[in-house]
Amino acid sequence: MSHGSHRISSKKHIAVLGSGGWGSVIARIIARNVLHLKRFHPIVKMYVFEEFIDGRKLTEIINKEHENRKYAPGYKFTKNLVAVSDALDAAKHADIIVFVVPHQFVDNLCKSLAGRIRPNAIGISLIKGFDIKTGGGIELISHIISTKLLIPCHVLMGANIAGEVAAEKFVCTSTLGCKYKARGSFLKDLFNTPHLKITVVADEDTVEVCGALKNIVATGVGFIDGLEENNRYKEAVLRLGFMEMVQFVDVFFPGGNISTFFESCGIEDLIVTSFAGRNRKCSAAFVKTGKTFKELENEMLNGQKLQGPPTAVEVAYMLNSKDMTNKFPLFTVIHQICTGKKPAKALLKCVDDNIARRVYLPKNLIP
Ligand SMILES: NC(=O)C1=CN([C@@H]2O[C@H](COP(=O)(O)OP(=O)(O)OC[C@H]3O[C@@H](n4cnc5c(N)ncnc54)[C@H](O)[C@@H]3O)[C@@H](O)[C@H]2O)C=CC1
Ligand SMILES: O=C(CO)COP(=O)(O)O
Repeated sequence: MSHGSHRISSKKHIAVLGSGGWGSVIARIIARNVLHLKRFHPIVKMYVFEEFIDGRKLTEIINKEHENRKYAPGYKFTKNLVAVSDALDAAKHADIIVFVVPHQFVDNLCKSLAGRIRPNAIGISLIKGFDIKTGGGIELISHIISTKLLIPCHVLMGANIAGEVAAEKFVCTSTLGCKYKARGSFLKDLFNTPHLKITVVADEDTVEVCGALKNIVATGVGFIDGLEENNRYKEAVLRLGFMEMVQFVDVFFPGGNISTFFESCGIEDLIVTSFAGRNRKCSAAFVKTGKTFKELENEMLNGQKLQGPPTAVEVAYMLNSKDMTNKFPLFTVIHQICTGKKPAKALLKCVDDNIARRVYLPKNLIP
């Protein structure tokens, strides 16, 4: 099998940009799938942010031992997965580019690719978070990718904890947001396995916004855990948080479907992240130890990155600039706690003040 850049007929070349916990697990799935899907090229290139592990390059370890010993230990890749330390090397000949770096690195990644990838490539983003726009707004990561690289970019978000998906002890689902039906079912095959069932919806923006916002709510659930408070508070944070997610999409990303919130990317991802995610774990420790999120990320996550606290900053930036913080009290107080402006107990008061809030009825979402 050649690892070179020459093309085999019209088989689609795949690149996965990112090799953290989720990046490695999803690249492993794709590399396995393309071996039996004839329309895809059998070599999958994965961009690895280069690091040294015991004096050896991570790319070298992955290519020799077929395992990402740092971010997905114990899970072997098939030999058709090739790790490269240069994102452009991975992406320049790709027809389908899977973006799966932590959202804080998207801008730099796009800079390294702009104008140098195939003009008819298709992107698919698994990245949860937003980008801050000058002038008070926020932008979806898939839109940033689309705008900077001049390619369409669809999304895949769902209730997927990387280690659980890799272990294949039970069946998980994930939601592919793709507004083109035929393309959606084409892309679905890359990710679908007997243990990861992909459903496709056309409502791309709602899928992506759900994926980003649930990390803020999960951060709030972690604060309740850290405070060792009654489960009643946790349930209320989940309910109020879910309502703010619906309201946020209704106000800022109108035109989506209310049903999308009941897909894997919505309520299910919110629940799984709030129970089993890194955001929850680190925000509980934030309350218990008094350390900063940066310190906790370094101490607890072995190179993995938190998405909830920076997403809270991005959302607060927009709510502040639009003078709408009072309409999103939960997102607002979680941001204030993350940034040290308020103590964690302020979340309890926020819940008490809003517990009787009536159901938010969307005005701009359709069934
Ligand atoms: N881990 C999970 O269970 C899931 C994660 N996601 C999302 O996937 C995206 C990627 O997350 P993970 O794969 O979990 O990553 P991760 O948080 O496990 O790992 C961090 C990654 O960032 C890389 N990195 C560090 N500094 C960098 C830099 N300056 N430039 C580029 N890369 C750098 C590290 O080498 C590593 O590959 C995130 O948006 C996350 O929310 C989505 C679903 C599940
Ligand atoms: O996005 C995730 C689950 O779908 C992962 O959540 P954490 O980043 O909190 O681990």
